[in-house]
Amino acid sequence: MSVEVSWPKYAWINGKIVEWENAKVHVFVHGLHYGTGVFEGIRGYYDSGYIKIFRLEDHMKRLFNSAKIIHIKIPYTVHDLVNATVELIKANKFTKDIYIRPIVFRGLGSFGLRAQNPVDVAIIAVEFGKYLKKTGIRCTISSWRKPSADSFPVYAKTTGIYLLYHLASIEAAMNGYDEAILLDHEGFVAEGSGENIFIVKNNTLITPPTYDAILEGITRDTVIKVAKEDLGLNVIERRIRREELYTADEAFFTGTAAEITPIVEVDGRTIGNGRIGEVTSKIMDYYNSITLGKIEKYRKWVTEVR
Ligand SMILES: CCC[C@H](NCc1c(COP(=O)(O)O)cnc(C)c1O)C(=O)O
Repeated sequence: MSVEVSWPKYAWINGKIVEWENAKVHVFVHGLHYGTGVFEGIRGYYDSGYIKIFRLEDHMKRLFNSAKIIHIKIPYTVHDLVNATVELIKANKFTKDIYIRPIVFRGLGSFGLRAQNPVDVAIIAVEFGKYLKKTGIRCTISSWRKPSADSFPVYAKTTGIYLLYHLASIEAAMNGYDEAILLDHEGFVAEGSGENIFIVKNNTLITPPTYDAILEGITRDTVIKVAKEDLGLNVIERRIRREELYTADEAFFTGTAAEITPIVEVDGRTIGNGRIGEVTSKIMDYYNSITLGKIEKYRKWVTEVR
């Protein structure tokens, strides 16, 4: 789905907060040509007069892990980037929900494929509402497959792999669907083009395991934890066959942008009764409360920017 954004006043790049229009790099940066970069997607919710960022430190830690996997050493610490994000959000004085995009990529230097050029680091935050319809979406199995974890980095959130998700997402839209679901190289369900996936069967949550070709999602982690500890739900991490999607009682995506998005149809098969299921609805409500810091035990996940 296309996403409308309005640009803010400031961005952060290589250690400085700069005017939005000055947050630029040269067209010859290595990362633009070869996908040699990593990034994160983080949400900030505008509530009670200030922004509440959800699991900021966890996202930044994943950014550093992603960078390490592709030989990039980020010239800052996790806390440098956490603090830079807070300062950037303060400077922009947001009064709506936002989406924060830290990105790290090989910059200007040699254009040789193996060149380990100096690294550029930027943090962008823009106003951002809902990503997918919360009333339930129609999905289709993509003709594109997730690469096996031994043929391409799948744990690292690299810029380069998002060409695959770009193609899968366009293909779904061209065929009249809201989102794509990708299978892995063996035909098991992997994830959406920008989300992890769960099905509900007899009040049990089932989701692909992290040792398979999926991004280890932070929203996925949140849902598994609260489902077990707070909502009294069983959670099984195992492979899901394609047909199980069709016969699931409920299904939903999880992701920073997607949050908890109900899936009501897959390849023309109605999921459950075609409406948001009871378990999905309970998880949506609870997730919303957690992100706003309203559940005491999870307030540690919320960074308030006052
Ligand atoms: C364009 C990328 C958008 C990005 N997608 C996040 C994402 C997820 C969910 O991970 P998390 O719960 O940690 O967000 C799973 N799988 C993929 C391929 C993703 O791109 C997001 O910000 O939601």
